[in-house]
Amino acid sequence: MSDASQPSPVLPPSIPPLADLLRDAHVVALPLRNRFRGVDVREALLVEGPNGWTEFSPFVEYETEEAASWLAATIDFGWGPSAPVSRRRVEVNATLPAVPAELVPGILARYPGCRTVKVKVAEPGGTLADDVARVAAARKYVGDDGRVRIDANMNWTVDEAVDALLAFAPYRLEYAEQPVRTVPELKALRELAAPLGVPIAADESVRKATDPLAVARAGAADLLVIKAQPLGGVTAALGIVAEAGLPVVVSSAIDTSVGLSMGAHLAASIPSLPYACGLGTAAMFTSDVTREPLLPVDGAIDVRRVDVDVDLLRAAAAPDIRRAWWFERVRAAHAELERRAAS
Ligand SMILES: O=C(O)CCC(=O)C1=CC=C[C@@H](O)[C@@H]1C(=O)O
Ligand SMILES: [Mg+2]
Repeated sequence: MSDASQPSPVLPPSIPPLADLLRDAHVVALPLRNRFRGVDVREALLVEGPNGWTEFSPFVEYETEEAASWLAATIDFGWGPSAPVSRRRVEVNATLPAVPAELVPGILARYPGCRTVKVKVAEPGGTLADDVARVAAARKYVGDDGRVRIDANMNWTVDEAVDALLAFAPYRLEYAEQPVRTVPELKALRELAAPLGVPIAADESVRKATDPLAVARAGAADLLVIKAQPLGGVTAALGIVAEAGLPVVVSSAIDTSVGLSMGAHLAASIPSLPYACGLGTAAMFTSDVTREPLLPVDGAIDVRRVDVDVDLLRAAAAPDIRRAWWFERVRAAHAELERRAAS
């Protein structure tokens, strides 16, 4: 962990004119097979830059300051320098929404060859008993040699997290992702839960923080979840990985296959990947924007650019009112990037 100075706000090497970002942009709405993080339909703006297709898809509730970092990623992947890749395939985990245990085998069957399952837990309205049943079903599906991790998306207190990790002990968790909300709580839990031997992963404490390295500097996590769009793109994310000095897992932002290609290129540019990556999420959609979606095959996805299909784009097109909303969102995020560049 190097002594990083205060991070500068995310900014791509250069900002193309707004017209280049909007001229041939498409806004799609892809239905999810199962509700995930309160989302049933995932909207995304797709545009082709000189490097190929790229994606802008901050979650709809995110404000302009946060969305601007996602647009920096869009620009970096579509217009910026390409990082050297050291692998052509990336091992991925299956992603299990907060579903009843009886649905687990059917959902995991959509991730052929995946030996790791990430289980969503601590869903508002759910119970720890529901979570234990879901984790048990995942462990049963992957067998003793498989790996099971959980993601609580900050929804426990430290005491609730200790109780939950004790309840999951029979299922031998690979790690627990963002079990609690703040960096001090992560640090407290990491110390309290050390005897349980469950590594603590930071996700929101990285991607939603002013300083994505603060959690590493605080010694509050054993590993970091790294997401391409939220962290400002492949180039910016590689800088965070280089400074963090911790193991990392590259994960998706529930992107279309275009955004997953960005994540795959990020993962392929990181020398060591000790964990399966959360990039199997094309399997969460009922349709995609390419005839060759980055679906998991033999437990991995390809590291390749994705060409969209005009018929699939047309079939997935969002309503005009949503297209206008996304275009305005690009305008606002583009203005924020230009403000950052001028300051
Ligand atoms: O990591 C994975 O298996 C898939 C990606 C994933 O779980 C998430 C993507 C985007 C937002 C969140 O809902 C969730 C996460 O918190 O990691
Ligand atoms: Mg997470």
